[in-house]
Parts: sequence; C-alpha cells; structure tokens
Amino acid sequence: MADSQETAFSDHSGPISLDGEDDTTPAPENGRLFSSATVGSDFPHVRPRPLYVDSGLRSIQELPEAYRSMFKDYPCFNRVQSMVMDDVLYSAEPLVVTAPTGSGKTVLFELAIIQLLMSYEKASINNDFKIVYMAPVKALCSEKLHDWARKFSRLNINCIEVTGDSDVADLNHLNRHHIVLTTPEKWDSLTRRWRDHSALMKTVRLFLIDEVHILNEESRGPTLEAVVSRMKMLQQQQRSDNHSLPTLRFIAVSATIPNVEDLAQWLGTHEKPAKYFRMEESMRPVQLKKVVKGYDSNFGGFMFDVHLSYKLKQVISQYSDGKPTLVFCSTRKSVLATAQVLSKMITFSFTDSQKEALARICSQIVDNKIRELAKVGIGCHHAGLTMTDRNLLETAFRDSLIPVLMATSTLAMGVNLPAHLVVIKSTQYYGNGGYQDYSDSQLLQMIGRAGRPQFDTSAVAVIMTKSSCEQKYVRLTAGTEPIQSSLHRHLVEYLNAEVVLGTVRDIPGAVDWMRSTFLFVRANRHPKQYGLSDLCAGSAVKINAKLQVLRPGQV
Ligand SMILES: Nc1ncnc2c1ncn2[C@@H]1O[C@H](COP(=O)(O)OP(=O)(O)OP(=O)(O)O)[C@@H](O)[C@H]1O
Repeated sequence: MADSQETAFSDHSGPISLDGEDDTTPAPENGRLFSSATVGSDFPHVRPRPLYVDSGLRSIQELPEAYRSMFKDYPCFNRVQSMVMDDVLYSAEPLVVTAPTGSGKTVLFELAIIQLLMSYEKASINNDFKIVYMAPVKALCSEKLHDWARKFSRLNINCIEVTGDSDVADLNHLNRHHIVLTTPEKWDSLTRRWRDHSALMKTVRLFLIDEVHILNEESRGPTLEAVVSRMKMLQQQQRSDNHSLPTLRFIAVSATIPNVEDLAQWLGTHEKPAKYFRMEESMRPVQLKKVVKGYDSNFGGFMFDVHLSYKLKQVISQYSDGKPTLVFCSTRKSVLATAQVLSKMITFSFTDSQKEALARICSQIVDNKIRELAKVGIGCHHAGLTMTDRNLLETAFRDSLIPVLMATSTLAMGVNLPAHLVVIKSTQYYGNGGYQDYSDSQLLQMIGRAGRPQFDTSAVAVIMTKSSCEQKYVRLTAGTEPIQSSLHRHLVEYLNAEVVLGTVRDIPGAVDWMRSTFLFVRANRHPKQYGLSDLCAGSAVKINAKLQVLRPGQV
C-alpha cells in the first residue's frame, strides 16, 4: 500500500522575550473595583495609560488591583491579548477575534467580563446582570467553570454550568448567578420559555461565544445561529420599550478563519459591524508545525484504523523529538488495541529514578492490561477507566514517565494535557452506530493540545487520514476554509420555532429575524451558494418578498 503524502505548515514566531517589567507606574484605578461610569458605556474617562512591559506587550499592572490576581501566573499579557486589550477592556463594543489554538483567547473573555464589572457604578454587585458563556461541548463549559468559579468567586461573582447533564430546567434557577456557562442546545431549550422570564432575559449584558466556527457544522451551527438571533431579537424588542436599556455585547472567538469580517457583521449592531481581529499563525506563543499524512487503503472504519496502528511508530519516531506524545484514537477499544500494537514495536529507555517512580504509579493502577502497558511507557486514557486510574495516568504523562499517551477525543475537550507531539490517528470516530468524521471543532481542539507553553518553543500536530481526504484537512489546518451557514437547510423549522415562541410576530418581524442571522450575511455575499440566485446581494426587500410567499402554515 502506498502511503504518506506529506503537507507541512509551519510558522515563524519566536518565543516572546520580556525585559524588566515596569512596576513603577501607579495602578490606574488605585485598586478600585468599579468605576463611576454607567453600565455598558465606553467610559473613556477611566481608561488608563497603556502600560507596556516590552515591545507592545501590556502589563498585568495596568488592571485595577482587584483583578490582577486572576492573571498572577502570567508575566504579562501575550501578543494576542495585548493587541486586543484596548477594544476588549476599554470599550463595550462587540468584538470578534480569530486566533490560533493555544494563543490565550480565554483571557479575552475574562477581560470582557472585567470590562462589564468595571462599568458598574456600585461596589456591591447585585443580581441585575448576567453573562452567558457558550461553548460547543459540556467538557469545555466544565473546564471553564472550574477555572472561573475560582477566579471570580473572590469578586462575589457566581458561576453556574447549565449543560445537558445539569438538572437546571428553568431560567429561574439562574437568579443567584452572574455567569452562566452553557451549550447552544441547552440555551436554546432554556430560552424557549423566555416569555415567562423576560425580566431575567433583560439582564443578559454580555454574550461570550467560544469556538464560533461551529457555525460551519450542519448539526450544531443552526442552533447557534438561532440562539444568537433570538437574543438579538429580544434585545431589539426590549430596547424599543425601554431606550435606556444597555446593549447586549457579543464577543466571539475562534480558530483562524478567512471570513472573520462576516462574523463581525453578524455580531455587530444595526449601526456598524463588530470590530474584528484576525491573528495569523505567527501569533502563536509556541510554533506549531501541522502535518497531514494521507494513507491509501481500500478499507474504511475499523480496518483503516487497524492499518494506521502499524504506521504510528514511524510518525512518533519522525516527529516526537523524544518528547511527550498524545495519540487520539477513534474508540476506547482502539485506544487499547493501538497501545498493544505500539508496545510490540517501540521501546523506551528510562533512568533508574524514572523506573522507580513509574513502578510506584503502576502498582496503583487497577486495570491489569492498562497497568502492563503503562509499565513499558504507554498510557491509555478513556472514559471506561476508573477515575483513579485516569488520574494516575495523567500524572505519569505530565511527569514524563509515560512518553506516549493514547486517548479518545473526549480527553481533548476535558483535560488539559498538552504534549509536544499530537497525533490524530484517523479522522473518524465511532458514534451513533457507525464511523463518522470528527467535526472541525473537535479536530481543532485535538490539534490545540500540541505545544506546552511552559516547556516548548515548538510543537507538531500530525493528522493521519485517507489520501482522498488529505486536501480537506490541509485546508482546515491552514485556516483557509470560510465559515458557512447551514441555517438555510433548516430555515422553516427554526423560523417556525420563533413564531411559536413569539419572538417573530409578523412578516416584518420575520424579515428582521432573517436579517439577524449569519445566513443573511453569507447569503448576501454568495447568494448562489445558498440557493438564492434570484436574490440581489443585500436586498432586504427581496428577502421580504421571499418570506411573503411562504405559506401561512410555514410561518
Ligand atoms: N499571557 C499569558 N502568559 C502566559 N501563558 C498564558 C497567557 N495567556 C494564556 N496563557 C496560557 O496559554 C494556554 C492557552 O490558553 P487558552 O486555552 O486561553 O488558549 P485558546 O486560544 O483559548 O486555545 P484553544 O483555541 O485551544 O481553546 C493556557 O495554558 C493559558 O494558561
């Protein structure tokens, strides 16, 4: 079998060097938690002089004292954060940032939250504002909850996770909380009863969208579009009743994509699009080389997966540089089977003290097969293992006692285990009764595990796939694939839902709703692609006409 056509991308950023942090400039707010500005205003009068530590990098000391400890582990804000700082922290305008994985986008959300907190007048925060953080999967919400509950509780800000597993069935449960971490599907189901909770809905001030590129996904994208449109429509209606209501600010981040300006238009206001930043690969703190390897095979699914197990040793030898390697496998069985194949092909050498430490850890592993593999330096990690075994294997991997860790893709989402080399062994996983392709966002999450900022200046991610799919993944990893809308395939279903909910009450309302969707932005740009070849770009009149001809049963 012929295999292995390689396409590599690398970037050229170097590590950021920091010289003598300037602590002498007084903190702009003298430690005050809240400014005297009004909610949601631009408050230029509280904007301090930018505090730089080195060639454009902003100092943590620039923040009011109360917030600095949130960033105590960082020497300063990194390049992405420093470039966006003025727009995220000293402005209440909507914002879209696309930047490589691992470039520190979470901090942008944190700065946006701080912007909102600073904009409150009183030092005692009551329950009159809500922040929604939306991520595609529960694991990301749980990870952020863990982090933010710790960081924000010191400021008396309460966080709550509302995902598929949580028993929150009603918006009333959110009353005591300020930050709600949720998925598009859960927020969709909760806000379908917004009419019973319109007072609470009015308090949503900030809407943070993580991994906004899931718009591209046929199954998830339309739900994200629908919930954002619902929030925009509700806000529009509420503001027409009460003009003094502050605007809802959207902040969206994603991996690098070419059409960020479309996202900015979608999340902007009636008056103007959101400000946007497109950060190139060179902004990544750890250089990442991405390799897509295509393999010829007549087999699919399980057999292709087995075939790749025998190619893995060569990939690890070529790209790991003897450093920690994380291999994502398509199923729990594949985790074990791949580890067993590799254990027969590869040998790791350990120092005496490493051998001792590894033996100590292995003696505590309950699962016999997993223990035997761990003894030779190959870890297995999946949800079928006991929590104790998983924790032991994570520790051994972090301490470099286990050079190679096999895992299912769920690990990419839930556990922060960075590696020098990440291998995605097959671009398909087993789910819903068959093999299916990983979504773009799952792949990007896995790739994002490559590069350990504390230890590495460079990292490698290798995608092993069929030769026929190679170019698709080359485009994905290069960030040259524009984000599309899939809402047109489910338009009647989603519009009907809004009619039933009362968000859309008449044909002008339906047109407004259409105009608030990402589909509208994309269809304006490429009408033909969305089956609207008779529609002139940007013509609300023609969209109106299109909606008018929908049958009453449809609207
Ligand atoms: N200013 C900073 N200095 C040092 N490390 C930082 C800084 N900001 C973030 N980090 C660290 O960088 C790592 C990546 O951050 P983060 O998860 O926010 O990146 P991301 O862009 O959201 O990545 P992804 O797209 O994979 O979710 C984290 O370990 C975080 O603690």
